[in-house]
Order: sequence, then structure tokens, then C-alpha cells
Amino acid sequence: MKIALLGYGRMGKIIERVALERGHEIVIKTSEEGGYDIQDADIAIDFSVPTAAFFNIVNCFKHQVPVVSGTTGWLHNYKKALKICEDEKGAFIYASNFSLGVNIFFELNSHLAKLMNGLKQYTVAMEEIHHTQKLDAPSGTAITLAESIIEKNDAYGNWKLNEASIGNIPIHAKRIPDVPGTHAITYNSPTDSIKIEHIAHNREGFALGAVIAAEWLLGKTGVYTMKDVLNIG
Ligand SMILES: NC(=O)C1=CN([C@@H]2O[C@H](COP(=O)(O)OP(=O)(O)OC[C@H]3O[C@@H](n4cnc5c(N)ncnc54)[C@H](O)[C@@H]3O)[C@@H](O)[C@H]2O)C=CC1
Ligand SMILES: O=C(O)C1=N[C@H](C(=O)O)C[C@H](O)C1
Repeated sequence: MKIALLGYGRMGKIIERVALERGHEIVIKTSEEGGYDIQDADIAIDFSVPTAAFFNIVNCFKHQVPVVSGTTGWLHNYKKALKICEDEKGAFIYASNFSLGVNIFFELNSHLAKLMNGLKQYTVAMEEIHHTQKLDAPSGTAITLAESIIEKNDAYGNWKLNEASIGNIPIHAKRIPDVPGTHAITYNSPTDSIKIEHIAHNREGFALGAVIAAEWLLGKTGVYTMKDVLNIG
């Protein structure tokens, strides 16, 4: 595949290496808006910044170039992007986390939330830890995890950053140098705690998942998720 890398930062550089190892070609790599012809690529992979992702993605839809995006912090525009994708007959996969491990963890979280539904002695709390360069908080992964708990557990209707209050899942976001991404969910009762945790040791899993998603999306139209790609859940 001829790949456009929209965003050539920490993730873009690892995705480039993984894509080359898997026999693909990088025809565009950019860290700014415009200045390239997206139609030179078979597919685009966007790991940019919250303020750029929507433009990058919609530009791909408008030129019928399938696009995989892992950029977080732009999801207030997600529904608008889906509408444009549909109108332009584009192809799109967004995931807050492309690693196989986290996608298994998503399933575990959802199952646990269902088990805990109605057990009023337990309250849930989430912690996410990332490197100090991260622009958004909470992480996109933490938001996905919280949304899944809200869907399965009647005690919760929303999440709140660094704040515990009735009906809201508190998400504590910590920034520590060099941490690639850690997510933990704890259910606490007066007598015990149940905790599940995912720890990324590096960024390789995110990058491999994004390239696998791009390989899977090529030749399709429509909107998909990592559940479709990995065939889990
Ligand atoms: N979904 C997932 O599995 C993962 C998602 N991420 C997310 O991916 C994004 C990128 O993460 P990193 O590579 O660590 O950040 P980074 O800051 O190292 O790289 C982002 C790059 O985008 C560039 N950029 C700025 N404006 C741009 C534009 N208009 N078009 C294209 N590029 C532009 C920046 O100059 C920078 O080089 C973040 O939103 C992060 O949360 C990160 C890891 C995994
Ligand atoms: O910015 C990061 O680094 C990461 N961002 C994603 C997120 O916001 O969930 C995924 C991963 O945790 C790393």
C-alpha cells in the first residue's frame, strides 16, 4: 500500500517503521496542514494533533482516500465526520487505542461493568497515566472505557476529570515523563477492591494495530471499528 502519514511525530515515526517492515511504501509524511496531494496515497494514517485531525480526515473523505485515525481529543466533531464520510462514500476507522491488548481490555472492562451493575456497595474509579507531552486529558482510551461502563452500569451517567461525585465516574489523569500509556479501573467496596489494569510497555502495539487496520480497510467503504478489524467482542 502507498501510505500517507498525517502526523509524523512519536507515533508517525514508529508507524513508518512498522509499515515498511510489512512491505508498504510511505508516499507522504507531514506534520502540517496541506502542502501535499492526498490522492498520491492508497490510504492515510492520521496520528496528528486534536486541532488538525478533523481537517485531515475530511480531506481524505473528499478525495475518496480511506483513512485510519488514532488522534484523540477531537471527538466533539466525530458525528460530523461520520456524516461527511457517508455523504462522500469514504472509508474510516477511528480508535482511541489500536493495540490488541487494549482492545481485549475494552472487552474485559465491558464484561466487568455488566457484572458490577446493581452492586451498590462498589464505586468505580479510573486512573490513566501518560507522558508529559500529551496534549489531552483524560486520554481517549479512558473516555472509551468510561463510556462503556456508563452503557453497562446504571449507577453512572457521566465521567468527570479528577473529580468524584455521585453518578459520575472519576477519571484521574496523571502525567509522568516517558510513560507510554497505563489505564486502571478499580471497583472499591468497604470490604475489598477489584482492579483491572493495562500497561503499555512501549508504542509498538499502537503502531502495529494502526497498520493492520489500514491493511484491513483498503478497498472498503463505510465506517468501522477495531472490533471489526480484530473480530472480537
Ligand atoms: N489511538 C491510539 O492507539 C493512539 C493514539 N495516540 C494519539 O495520537 C496523537 C499523536 O500522538 P503522538 O505521535 O504521540 O504526538 P506527537 O506530538 O509526537 O505527534 C503529532 C504530530 O502531528 C503534527 N501536526 C501538527 N499539525 C498537523 C497537521 N495539521 N497535520 C498533520 N500533522 C500535524 C505535530 O507537529 C507532531 O509532529 C495524539 O492525539 C495521541 O493521543 C497516541 C498513541 C496511540
Ligand atoms: O497520547 C498518547 O501517547 C496516547 N494516546 C491515546 C489515548 O489518548 O488514549 C492512546 C494511548 O494511551 C497513548
